[in-house]
Amino acid sequence: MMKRKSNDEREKIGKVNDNIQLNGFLSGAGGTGKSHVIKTACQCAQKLCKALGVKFDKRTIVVTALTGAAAVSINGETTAGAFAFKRKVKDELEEFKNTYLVIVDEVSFASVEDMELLNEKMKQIFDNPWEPFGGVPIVFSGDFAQLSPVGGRPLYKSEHCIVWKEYLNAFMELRTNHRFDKDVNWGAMLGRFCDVGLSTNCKEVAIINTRVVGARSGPRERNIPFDAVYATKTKC
Ligand SMILES: Nc1ncnc2c1ncn2[C@@H]1O[C@H](COP(=O)(O)OP(=O)(O)OP(=O)(O)O)[C@@H](O)[C@H]1O
Repeated sequence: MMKRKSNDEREKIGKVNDNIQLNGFLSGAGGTGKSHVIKTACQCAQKLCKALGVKFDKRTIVVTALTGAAAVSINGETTAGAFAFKRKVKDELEEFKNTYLVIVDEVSFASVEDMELLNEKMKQIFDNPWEPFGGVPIVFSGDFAQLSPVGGRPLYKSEHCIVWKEYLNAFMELRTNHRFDKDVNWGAMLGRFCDVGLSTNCKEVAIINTRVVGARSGPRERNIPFDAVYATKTKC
């Protein structure tokens, strides 16, 4: 059986905590910097490894996301691809023997079934069926106010998903929205949607409607910056 935590490199870095395996959830509304934190944490870890003379590669911290687009934005890979969701675990033991941390971004896309499969696959890959996620620290990131899984039960709707309800032991929430640093009012307005939801007669919807490009009272397409994000009545 492969021994995972006994080599010199692991001793040098140490674990997050000697007794408790981190199973964390990093949350925050869109734009609060979840992806930024993931990328920055990986860069810091890479620098630390370099300073310690420890090898750092894409298996030292396994950076994944539930969707391909989200994975690209954090320089990672899909969770399904990294952890063999669609194939038998075979040669992965060696590949993952120096993994210290797993990151799973856009967790709102995960169904209960995805989460259970991830737990099972990680137990196989890390050769440890006794501990959650094969005994490897894991951080999920995402925002349940964003998109839900396609065709599966969202995690927050399931009372019985032990993997999600009982294994997590750390919660981190980012609260400052950086995406709208240059348009604070717009950012605050989107934040309110999250808190109170949308109704067609609320003043925020009226404000958005004044910005529909091409509508009678809205701005003309030629008058907006070429790289602006805008609402339009029809598909472009
Ligand atoms: N601490 C920070 N200081 C300055 N800018 C930041 C900070 N955190 C994030 N940003 C910037 O804010 C923008 C949004 O960040 P990011 O994409 O990481 O948010 P997110 O929470 O992952 O959003 P989403 O849920 O939509 O994926 C990016 O342009 C990022 O560079």
